[in-house]
Amino acid sequence: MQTLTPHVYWAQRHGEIYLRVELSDAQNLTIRVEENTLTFRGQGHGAKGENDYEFSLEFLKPVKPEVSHRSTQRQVNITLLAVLEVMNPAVGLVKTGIVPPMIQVFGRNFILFIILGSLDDMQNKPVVFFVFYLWSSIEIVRYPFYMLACIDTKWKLLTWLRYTIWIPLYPLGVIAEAVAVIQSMPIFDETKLLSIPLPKGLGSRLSFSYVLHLYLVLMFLGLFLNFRHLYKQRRKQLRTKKRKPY
Ligand SMILES: CCCCCCCCCCCCC/C=C/C(=O)SCCNC(=O)CCNC(=O)[C@H](O)C(C)(C)COP(=O)(O)OP(=O)(O)OC[C@H]1O[C@@H](n2cnc3c(N)ncnc32)[C@H](O)[C@@H]1OP(=O)(O)O
Repeated sequence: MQTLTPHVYWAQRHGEIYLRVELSDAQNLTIRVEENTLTFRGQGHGAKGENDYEFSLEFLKPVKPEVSHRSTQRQVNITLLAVLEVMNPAVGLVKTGIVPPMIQVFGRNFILFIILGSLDDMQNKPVVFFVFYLWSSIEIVRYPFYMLACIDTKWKLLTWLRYTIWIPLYPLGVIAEAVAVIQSMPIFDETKLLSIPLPKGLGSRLSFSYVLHLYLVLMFLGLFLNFRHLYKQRRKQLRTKKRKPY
């Protein structure tokens, strides 16, 4: 196994230094502090997948070598909570359809858990950055818009942005997701991960990449349905009221 450096986050209080080492399922940890140097060694899942990771840090002055460390479990991504976006219209909490949020939540979780979550080799591909960047960009506008809606307030610029920036972002998001799906196909073929057992006479297993071909078609159908929905919402929300003629 290669030895790599993990991402390390620093925080400091009057008498303590906190380091967060981004390594999940960490094992065989060795953490030493000698004079003004801290060394860390361990195995786990970091930015470059499952590997040995190590680093050393030199402090400006000697520190008291009282190390306490805590390992936390792998974080369940907050994206799962977006299921609430389907529940809200289902129980009548918000006035909108169930299908558009369902398409969005299903689409994002499919990419997150099936394509990126199950294939370590996908996680350091540049396309992952674009997928997350595009998903997050719209939410920077959407959630403040909803928060204001909860207190019956509308800011013109925010409303305009909420109902306009999806026009470039949504197709770009779906293209980025499609690239991720296409890039994952040879990996699924090679690893046979999630392959489907076939009845005797039809071969042994069907590669999951065939499911992904079908998913690509569904993605563009999903894009069309949500694009149409957002277009209608845009017309409704940005409609300028015509003045009555005298
Ligand atoms: C047959 C199809 C099979 C499909 C198979 C799956 C394939 C999947 C493919 C799809 C892949 C897409 C994956 C996603 C990609 C991306 O996200 S790319 C990045 C860019 N994305 C976007 O721009 C889209 C962002 N998302 C949305 O806009 C929504 O999620 C939406 C569901 C598409 C539309 O939202 P909706 O709620 O229906 O409309 P709004 O106009 O926003 O809201 C309506 C009213 O409801 C109020 N409201 C909604 N939510 C809340 C809330 N949480 N809190 C308070 N209020 C809320 C909102 O204020 C509106 O109220 P009114 O103003 O009174 O009308």
